[in-house]
Amino acid sequence: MIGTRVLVLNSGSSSVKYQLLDMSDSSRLAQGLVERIGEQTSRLRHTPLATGEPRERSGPIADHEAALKAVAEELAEDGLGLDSPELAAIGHRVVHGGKHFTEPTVIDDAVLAEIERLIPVAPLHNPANLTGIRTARALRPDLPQVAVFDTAFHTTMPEAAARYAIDVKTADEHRIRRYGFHGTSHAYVSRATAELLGRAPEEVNVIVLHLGNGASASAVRGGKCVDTSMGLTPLEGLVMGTRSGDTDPAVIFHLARVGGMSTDEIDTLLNKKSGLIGLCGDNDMREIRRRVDEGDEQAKLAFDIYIHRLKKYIGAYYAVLGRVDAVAFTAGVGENAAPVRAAAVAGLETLGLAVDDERNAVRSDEPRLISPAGARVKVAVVPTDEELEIATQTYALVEGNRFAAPPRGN
Ligand SMILES: Nc1ncnc2c1ncn2[C@@H]1O[C@H](COP(=O)(O)OP(=O)(O)O)[C@@H](O)[C@H]1O
Ligand SMILES: CC(=O)OP(=O)(O)O
Ligand SMILES: [Mg+2]
Repeated sequence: MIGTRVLVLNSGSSSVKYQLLDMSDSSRLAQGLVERIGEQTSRLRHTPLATGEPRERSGPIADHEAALKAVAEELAEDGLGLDSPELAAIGHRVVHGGKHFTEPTVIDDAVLAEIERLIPVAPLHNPANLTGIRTARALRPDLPQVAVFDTAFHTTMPEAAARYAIDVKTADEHRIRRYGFHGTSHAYVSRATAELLGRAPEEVNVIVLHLGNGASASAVRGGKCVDTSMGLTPLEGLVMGTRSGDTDPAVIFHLARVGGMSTDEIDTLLNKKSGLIGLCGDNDMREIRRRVDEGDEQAKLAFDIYIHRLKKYIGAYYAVLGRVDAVAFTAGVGENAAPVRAAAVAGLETLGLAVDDERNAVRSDEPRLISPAGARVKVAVVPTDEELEIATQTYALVEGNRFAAPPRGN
């Protein structure tokens, strides 16, 4: 008998988010987060869903290996240990899969080498993803480990959307093109939006706005991505918590030539010290809204720049799709910040887009419509669930492999 449990790991540079799911009914058994790995003040917060009572550990956790061992101990305490025969696979979020990986993939040494080769185009994300995979493999070498790529959903983008208008030879030599990220979320949310509308994904055109700390928009036609706002790296597109999103690339030459900054300094500036935090000193939308409500001008300007960019992308993807059935807001900001949703579609009534204030004010974890009754284009809040999507794809792959015919020649 093979188990039905899947452990999902989302390994960041200094954190690991995890969930253990039972895929016989897609239920969650446990979830948690290890933060500030490598510091003296690391923290593990673990919640077994049977009790719903979170447990916390604090004190130094040196590296990802120690973090995963601590997670394994917490799970074991709930009778959900990683040595259990119930565990069928471990699913890993991998941010950059390049052009090569269009599907979830069972990890072997060749797959690891390819993820490693992509580090130069995902320096903030892929190294941490790799560490998570290596650690999990060492812990359970017998278990299938599956990589689910942020980029995979976007590989259907037509060349016209995926290519930059730069010299083709140079671009090809350095694999410069638009890959897009948050694909697991865009896939899940576009499907869930079709479901909310009571229609098949193949019939529906959706603009998905994934607004977390990182943020991206996508245009999804009949279930397939045709454009997305992130590019070669997760820096392009919307204004984010700490990333600038779109800028004139000449800003970089200017900072180097006139500002005397190194490329590493500029990288840090645009990825970590820009966006909302660079504009007003806060990257949490709750705090920004609180300041706006108190009349803080700097926070108001940051909010306005954020909304202006978002509105531009809604308009752009409306034009890309031609016909839009729904605009779906998701992730931390999209799911929770009613003022962001209202402001993003304000003034777009001629495009058939509007928000009903009463519906928009409702707080809920369920997918819901916030457009007025009978609206031509539906506006929706659709909570994302990247972990469930990763677990679903991971489990489908290992289940499928189990029943697949042996390779020819055997
Ligand atoms: N109630 C809320 N109101 C406004 N913004 C919120 C609320 N709750 C969370 N957020 C925003 O969501 C962000 C985190 O989103 P999330 O999708 O969890 O991001 P990530 O996965 O990138 O860490 C926070 O930085 C905060 O700005
Ligand atoms: C790709 C990306 O931006 O991911 P995150 O939002 O988790 O930083
Ligand atoms: Mg997220």
